[in-house]
Amino acid sequence: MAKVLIIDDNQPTCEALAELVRNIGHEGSYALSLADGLNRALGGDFDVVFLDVRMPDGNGLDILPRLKALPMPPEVIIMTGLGDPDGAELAIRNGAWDYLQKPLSPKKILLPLTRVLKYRDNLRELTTPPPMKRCGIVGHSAAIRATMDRLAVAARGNANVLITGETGTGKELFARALHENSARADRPFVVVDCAAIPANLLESTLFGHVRGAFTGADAPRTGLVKEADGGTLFLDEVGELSPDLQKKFLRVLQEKRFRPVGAQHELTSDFRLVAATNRDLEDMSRRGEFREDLLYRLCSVAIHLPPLRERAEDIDELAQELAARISRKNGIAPKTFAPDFIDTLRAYGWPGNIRELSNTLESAIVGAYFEPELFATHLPERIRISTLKSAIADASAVTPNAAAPCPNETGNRDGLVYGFDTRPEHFPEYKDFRNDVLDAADREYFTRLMEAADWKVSRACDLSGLGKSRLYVQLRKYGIDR
Ligand SMILES: Nc1ncnc2c1ncn2[C@@H]1O[C@H](COP(=O)(O)OP(=O)(O)OP(=O)(O)O)[C@@H](O)[C@H]1O
Repeated sequence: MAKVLIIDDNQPTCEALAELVRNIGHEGSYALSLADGLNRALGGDFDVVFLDVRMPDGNGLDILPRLKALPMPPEVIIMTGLGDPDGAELAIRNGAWDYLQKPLSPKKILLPLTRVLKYRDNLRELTTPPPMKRCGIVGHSAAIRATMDRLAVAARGNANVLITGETGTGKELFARALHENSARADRPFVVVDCAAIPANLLESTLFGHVRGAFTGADAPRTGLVKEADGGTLFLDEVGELSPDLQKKFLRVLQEKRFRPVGAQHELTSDFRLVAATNRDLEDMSRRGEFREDLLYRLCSVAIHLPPLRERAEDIDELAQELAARISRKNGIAPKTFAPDFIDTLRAYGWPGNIRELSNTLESAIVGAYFEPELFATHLPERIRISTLKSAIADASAVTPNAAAPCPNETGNRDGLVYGFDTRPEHFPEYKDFRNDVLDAADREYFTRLMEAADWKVSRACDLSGLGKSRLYVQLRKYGIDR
């Protein structure tokens, strides 16, 4: 019997859903607030959580990462009354199982519920898997843990896998980890970079050729598809395959047979395919640039790697681990990070993801050579400028005059960065944050005004353009006196 929790502020909806769950033989309970729901979920060992987005005490999507970070995370089905494609995307990327739009009917609920329960059953049936070898993958954010879980499940099967993600997110690293954790681990892992091999050589590189098949084919060559026999073929940048090769490759996937260029006979190869791309293959397929039938073959299992900016909580761990690896590789003593160095790493958007982070660390470490500590000044100018610009843009969104130095809430006068506790349980509401920042800015303004006016009220009125009574109100409000 599975345990299902419903978190929704509408009691009749909760009761109807719980009833539905009980009718199909499972245990259904509900919570009418986000806080109560989270408490129950944290202590309740649930298989499935139905989670409403708009709750009186917050947004349901905000607790999704905490649910998915549980040691035995439940599957989460998001429910919402508002059509919000971005919210749906965010939910799925944070590990939600499905996203349902209200109004809900029993049929609309039962379909995903039955599927998710079947999936949980399958998971339970599997004997405890051997611990997943990480193969160098760093990071423990909820997004990475959800990805590792998918990887572990995929590694146990033999289905084709499509790994998507922006450049530098680790597609090849994850593909290797999939292979290393699979039953094919002691057979070859063969990489084909479809973007790096000239189009006219790709066919013979993949399928091989016989001697004399074309000008320059002085000797026969075994193709990479054959080399991957018994192992895994990793087709990187699969979106770059020409229409002709897409057609040929589809046949290979269907029949596991192929003909080397110029050969009379076909060969066979038992390989498992893992493909990767940073392109949107569905969009390419809609535009007629990628065969739909091949796309469906490729993505029996789809694994999406989140960009680094969506899992910034991994940056510290990644930076420490990558820096240690780089120092070892270059024979340089390990270096420590000054606060401004790590703050800049955290604040930057990393469009080139982990590859960019790694390259940046390498140039900082090598550049600092004998210096024991890395400061922001060791980072490239473009990164420092970019983080500074975003800080200024953020500050001007909340202060009337962001160009002027303002105190942060801890009273520093270095301006621009407002220190506050970013842990989810302490994260301030926007209204409170804004009031604090504006109060701090006002206090700073009137203190400096009085200093500049040498504590003469009429001079302060001239400088500020305020009348005496308004000025006195402010001085009293902030307790400013000589
Ligand atoms: N989670 C991670 N932990 C440690 N290193 C990582 C991680 N993700 C990526 N890397 C490192 O970042 C670099 C880029 O990774 P990789 O080549 O796998 O990315 P990719 O997504 O295949 O990039 P591209 O699309 O440009 O081919 C590699 O050096 C890889 O080892």
